Amino acid sequence: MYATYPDLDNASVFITGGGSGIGAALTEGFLRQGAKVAFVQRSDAAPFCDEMEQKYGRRPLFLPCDITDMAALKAALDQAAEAHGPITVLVNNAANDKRHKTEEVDEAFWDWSVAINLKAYFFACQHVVAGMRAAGGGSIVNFSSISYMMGNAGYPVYTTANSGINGMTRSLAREFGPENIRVNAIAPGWVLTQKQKDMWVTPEGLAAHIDRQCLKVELQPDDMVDPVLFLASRTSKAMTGQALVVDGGVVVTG
Ligand SMILES: NC(=O)C1=CN([C@@H]2O[C@H](COP(=O)(O)OP(=O)(O)OC[C@H]3O[C@@H](n4cnc5c(N)ncnc54)[C@H](O)[C@@H]3O)[C@@H](O)[C@H]2O)C=CC1
Ligand SMILES: O=C(O)C(=O)C[C@H](O)C(=O)CO
Repeated sequence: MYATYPDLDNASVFITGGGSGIGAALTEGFLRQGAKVAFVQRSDAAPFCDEMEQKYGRRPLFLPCDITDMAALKAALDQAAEAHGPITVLVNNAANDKRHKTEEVDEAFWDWSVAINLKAYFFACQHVVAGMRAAGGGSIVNFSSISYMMGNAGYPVYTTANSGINGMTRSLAREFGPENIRVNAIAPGWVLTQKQKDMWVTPEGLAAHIDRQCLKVELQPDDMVDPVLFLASRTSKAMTGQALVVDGGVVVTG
């Protein structure tokens, strides 16, 4: 059963990384609302778009793009706005949580990780603001993570970026609030995408994590959809500058 957000019908929505993992669930969630969805990712998404078109009679606009290339990202945002009208919902979702140790990080790795996990977020926000202003407002949803709140080791550049996303979200909310442009973050807990299962989940690690959740369930990509739709829609019209934690109630201790 899914909620309906009437103002998302026909909305021009742009999602980074919208063809797999949580992003694919978001693309489907927005299509279900009748939105016009454009998304970027590096890998091919044609089969996913075929499936979405069959299910919803509306094909998402897939724009192949590496978001570490800011010119390409901005060009994709422009192409989406040309096809669907000014982007009024931006979801910065694409990220990479590749594991690493502090002592192994060189400047090239730092630059690559920050480019995906923070820089692309900032410049996507910057680039959509003019269109949102012209449209009378908009909503930006930035994916962060509880990883830094938990003080997780194993991916320090990623956690640094996630913490930065929340700081950036608060500052941009202040800057663009007077123009009715809302900026919120969402901080998921451990969401069992296929990639997480293939790369990082172990039975022991998952059991220990669920032990820390109040809700004893494995979070799925679909669990992120309604919180994002809520932040994107006018349902949350009095909310900005916030980080919505959707993690099954992880008990964060020092
Ligand atoms: N899955 C989880 O447990 C958690 C995820 N998150 C956040 O949720 C968001 C989505 O995560 P997942 O779905 O798990 O990730 P994922 O790795 O399954 O999917 C990420 C998407 O971003 C795209 N992408 C990655 N690098 C790109 C690049 N350079 N250029 C263009 N596209 C690129 C990928 O193609 C993919 O579509 C991320 O922001 C992540 O930090 C936060 C906490 C936990
Ligand atoms: O951002 C992430 O990726 C996560 O936060 C994943 C899980 O929360 C995790 O790594 C749990 O230990």
